[in-house]
Amino acid sequence: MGACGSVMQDEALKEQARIHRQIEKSLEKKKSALLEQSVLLIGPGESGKSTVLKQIRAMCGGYTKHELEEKKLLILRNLWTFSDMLLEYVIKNYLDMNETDKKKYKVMIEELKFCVMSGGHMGDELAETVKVFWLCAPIQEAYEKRNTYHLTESAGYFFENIDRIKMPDFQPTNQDIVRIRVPTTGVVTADVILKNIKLSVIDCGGQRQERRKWYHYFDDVHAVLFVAAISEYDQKLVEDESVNRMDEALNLYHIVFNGKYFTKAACILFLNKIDLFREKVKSVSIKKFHPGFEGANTAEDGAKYFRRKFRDGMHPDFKKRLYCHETCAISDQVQIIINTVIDTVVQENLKDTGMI
Ligand SMILES: Nc1nc2c(ncn2[C@@H]2O[C@H](COP(=O)(O)OP(=O)(O)OP(=O)(O)O)[C@@H](O)[C@H]2O)c(=O)[nH]1
Ligand SMILES: [Mg+2]
Repeated sequence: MGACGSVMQDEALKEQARIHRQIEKSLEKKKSALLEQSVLLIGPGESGKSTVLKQIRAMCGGYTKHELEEKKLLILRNLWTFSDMLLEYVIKNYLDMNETDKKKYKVMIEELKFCVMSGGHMGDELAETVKVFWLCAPIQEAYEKRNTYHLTESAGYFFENIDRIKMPDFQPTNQDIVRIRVPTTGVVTADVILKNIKLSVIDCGGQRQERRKWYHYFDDVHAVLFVAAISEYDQKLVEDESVNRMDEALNLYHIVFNGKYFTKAACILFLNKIDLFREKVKSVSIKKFHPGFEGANTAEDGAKYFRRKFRDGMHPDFKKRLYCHETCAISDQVQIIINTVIDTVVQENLKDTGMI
């Protein structure tokens, strides 16, 4: 080939490279415009939706100083309400506590309330009383029965950490924050940047009176994450004492995934509180509360059974699109699963738009 031919080939190659760069650039542009993803968190009350959101916040750098101060107060508020619930159970059920102690602990609860109201800290004297209260036999007995009157699992964690919480310079850790219990009312939206994605997480209140607000978000989200607490198979709803929490979760799930809504969104199911489930199956029969269960009373057989129950009643279009994970939302390990979920959501949406 002569000099002229080789110059022409160089030019052609340069042009090809330029076009390639242009395509890459426009693809990148399209992709980054796409990488605004929204995830809707739904499921029954107390299943762990807000805890998942807290883990996402932790993955994005955590909290401001002001937010940490707010969390500190929420921890004190939790200690106040948990103490109140425990003492009320003791009194209502005539557990063995003398009148002097009852009076002393009523004063303690008032002092905790005052701490919350005045934004202060506990101090040594109050903290010591709370410790004695927590360790006394009738309160321990009331804690054992916690599932019967909706005392949240996290109560024990905060009482056991009083020595740290009482300090004036106490800084809540991520583990403290994920244990806080505040029922969500309405809808809380958090916009975060995670893995180069603008993620809008919509956290809905899960109790019955909150659910009508969910519907407004059904059309527009890229993914829906349904959180069900697998450990609650023996518990009753806070809103209706005649309904089993697992039955409520299954009903709700099948209403949501009936084929009408979320026709394009990625569908994810978290069978959450797997840590509590593993402990509970050692002493609480699954069959007693779910007569259809025929397996051994183990975490493995139980989880397989409930996983199938969620899948079985689902509209066929959704079955093949469902991603199911067993999770413990209070463990930082869940952040690995959240990462996988986000990758899945992005992949699904890029596939839908023909980008990959
Ligand atoms: N042990 C354990 N506790 C959990 C887990 N996930 C959440 N929790 C605790 O369960 C309680 C309820 O969690 P939330 O995240 O507030 O529940 P929610 O689904 O947002 O509840 P609503 O806002 O009422 O709908 C909190 O005290 C959490 O610390 C888990 O996997 N294991
Ligand atoms: Mg919530």
